[in-house]
Amino acid sequence: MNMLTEAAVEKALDQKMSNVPYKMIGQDVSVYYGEKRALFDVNLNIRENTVTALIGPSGCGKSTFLRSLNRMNDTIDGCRVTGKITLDTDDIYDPDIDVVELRARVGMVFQKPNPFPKTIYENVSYGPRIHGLAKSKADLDQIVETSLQRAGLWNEVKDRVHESGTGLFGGQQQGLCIARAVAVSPEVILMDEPCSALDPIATAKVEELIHELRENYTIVIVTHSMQQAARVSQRTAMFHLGNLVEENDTDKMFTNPDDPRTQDYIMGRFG
Ligand SMILES: Nc1ncnc2c1ncn2[C@@H]1O[C@H](COP(=O)(O)OP(=O)(O)OP(=O)(O)O)[C@@H](O)[C@H]1O
Repeated sequence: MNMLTEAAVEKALDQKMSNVPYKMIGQDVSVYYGEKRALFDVNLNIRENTVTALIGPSGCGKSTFLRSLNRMNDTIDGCRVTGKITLDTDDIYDPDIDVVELRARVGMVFQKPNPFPKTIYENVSYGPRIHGLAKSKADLDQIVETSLQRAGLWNEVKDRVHESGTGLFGGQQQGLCIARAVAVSPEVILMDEPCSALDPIATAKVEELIHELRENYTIVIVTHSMQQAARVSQRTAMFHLGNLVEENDTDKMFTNPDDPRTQDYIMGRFG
């Protein structure tokens, strides 16, 4: 009998990466902060139900690219984006796009856990309420429970959902922020160094969660840690000085990259 081990199945899935459809397409994306140009004609596509890691030395434009995927750069004075980014078939910079709705479809989890100073329940239910996703209190309760389950937090907090979200530990607070992002049924979740404020145990938990979330969501994560990129992602994109250097299967990126700058960065020669 031909028994495939879990590792072999993962490998086979990875080898099929090139067949995975694109959820988002970034074409000639450039970003300027006033006179300063932070990204140079980046062509990077994001594959569906895949974790894509953005790596590269400090200031290379990882967060800038991430923020351009749900127009968070719009909130920065003097910031300008050129090029084209699509989500499925929608041009997200089309003036007719509803940005609030876009940010529900493309949610975001930040570096520092930032729960509202409200209860756990209110943190998770706020988004579904303003987006009209629940018809009744029972619906809302269900969304809160499912979101906390998906964020791996339900068992820990089910008896205290009406207590303050800011009273949770750091790792649990980040779990709450992930539950909050999940609650509005996003298609894509952007994570900007989601573990940098967490201890190693909480980091391991969030990484495990990212692995599970991939089943239902497309994930893009900025990370300073190459080990983390290697652990959680199937695709990796390497930036340097505002340019996309290389995008590849994570396995290949960390063993046999195409660009010498990727090799140098991975070997710790700069950054
Ligand atoms: N709000 C801003 N105003 C002006 N310049 C900015 C702003 N945000 C970023 N930049 C500049 O744009 C460039 C890219 O920054 P960005 O934060 O995207 O890089 P990064 O790779 O995410 O860096 P890090 O790993 O340090 O977070 C840098 O030169 C940075 O100084």
